[in-house]
Amino acid sequence: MVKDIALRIQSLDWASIQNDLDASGFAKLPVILTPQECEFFMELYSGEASYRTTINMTRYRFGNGQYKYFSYPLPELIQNLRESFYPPLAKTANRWLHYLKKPQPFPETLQDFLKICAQYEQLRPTPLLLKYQQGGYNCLHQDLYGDVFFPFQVVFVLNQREKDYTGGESLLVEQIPRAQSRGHVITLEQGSALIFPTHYRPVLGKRGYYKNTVRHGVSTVTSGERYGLGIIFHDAK
Ligand SMILES: O=C(O)CCC(=O)C(=O)O
Ligand SMILES: [Fe+2]
Repeated sequence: MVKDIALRIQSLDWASIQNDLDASGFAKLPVILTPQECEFFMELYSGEASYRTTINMTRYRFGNGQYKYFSYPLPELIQNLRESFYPPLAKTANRWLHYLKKPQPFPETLQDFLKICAQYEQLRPTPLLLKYQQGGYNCLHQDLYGDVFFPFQVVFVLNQREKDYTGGESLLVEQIPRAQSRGHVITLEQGSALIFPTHYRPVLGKRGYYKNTVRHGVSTVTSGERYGLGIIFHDAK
């Protein structure tokens, strides 16, 4: 069952995803995880999986909610998701570097990328589970944990909007240089995911590409509880 995750990721319409990423910086994906797999993760949240840190978001003024970073070894399903999403996104990442005339392409595999993270003392795993209750929200932010970062991350929503919770939309705000900021509101069904930029996205202007800084967050959960699974590719210092 877990093994076919690689196949599920490979069989996504990557041509269209690559287009979306270039055109908008983000891509909304169809349902990838089954309701059973989503249940499994939600049970893992309060169960005895091994976490390295639990963050109370209010305490750090990150918002209102809680999240937990897994320890290594990651649950097999998450390890598989992280390994399977990395190669097609490394292609996008390298294309973006090319647009911005930057050297040092990302390696083809997650394993090799994590070796680079390790050289920069970024060794702590970053995949996480998030839980927001009624009134919960996640302030606009970026997840950069050291000098090395992968330019994309993936977030799954694990339960069903309008049934299990209301509100709690995914938010992206891009800061356009010397102009006003633009917001995107994205709703995700149970088991579906969003690919979005960790730091910035390249945009083609009159004199070549420039960068829009992108921050992400979650709007207020107006009722119920919302669970998410975040796949971040770089490890943390
Ligand atoms: O709960 C969410 O959808 C936001 C998750 C998030 O901030 C992340 O995965 O980095
Ligand atoms: Fe985040």
